[in-house]
Amino acid sequence: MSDDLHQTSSGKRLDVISWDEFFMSVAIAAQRRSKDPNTQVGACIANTNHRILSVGYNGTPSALNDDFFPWGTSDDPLQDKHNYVVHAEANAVLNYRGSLKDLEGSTVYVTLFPCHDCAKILAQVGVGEVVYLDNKYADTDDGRISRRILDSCGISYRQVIVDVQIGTGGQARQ
Ligand SMILES: O=c1[nH]c(=O)n([C@H]2C[C@H](O)[C@@H](COP(=O)(O)O)O2)cc1CO
Ligand SMILES: [Zn+2]
Repeated sequence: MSDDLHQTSSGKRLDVISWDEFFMSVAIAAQRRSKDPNTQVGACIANTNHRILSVGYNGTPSALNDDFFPWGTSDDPLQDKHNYVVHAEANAVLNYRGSLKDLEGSTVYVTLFPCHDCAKILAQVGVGEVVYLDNKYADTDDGRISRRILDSCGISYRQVIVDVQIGTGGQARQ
């Protein structure tokens, strides 16, 4: 290896981003597609061969016109966004077009720690690991239930810190 920390003696570049940074960058890019004004979440599912299987973000079902559904919260369930949004992790699973068996043992990179509903979905498709950025709901009942589900199902989880700059955003309308 050369003295240069950035490449080997053969000229191969060494200062590439890690797999964690790569897959989480994809999740962060997906997150930026979310129309949710309060919390945007992105998810990227990768297998043990470092192949991306699927990507998702939190949004309404495709056939549901997101211009006409509420993006705020409300005491009226009909006016509360939570009742219309599909979560990022669920979308990543649902967007996969191959056999769900392929998701067994995969790693889900997600920008927010999964809620307990997503934890159940990830457990049921056999995900092996969750890698997350933020965990702002860790101290809620939902956070505790979610950890209990993941722990009970033998799904490991770890936090990563990733510093990436992706595009400028703000132009997309659909
Ligand atoms: O695991 C998750 N995945 C996910 O996509 N979400 C989405 C659902 C909502 O659109 C948003 C949460 O909104 P809020 O933080 O305002 O309650 O994040 C939320 C969680 C965790 O709560
Ligand atoms: Zn969820």
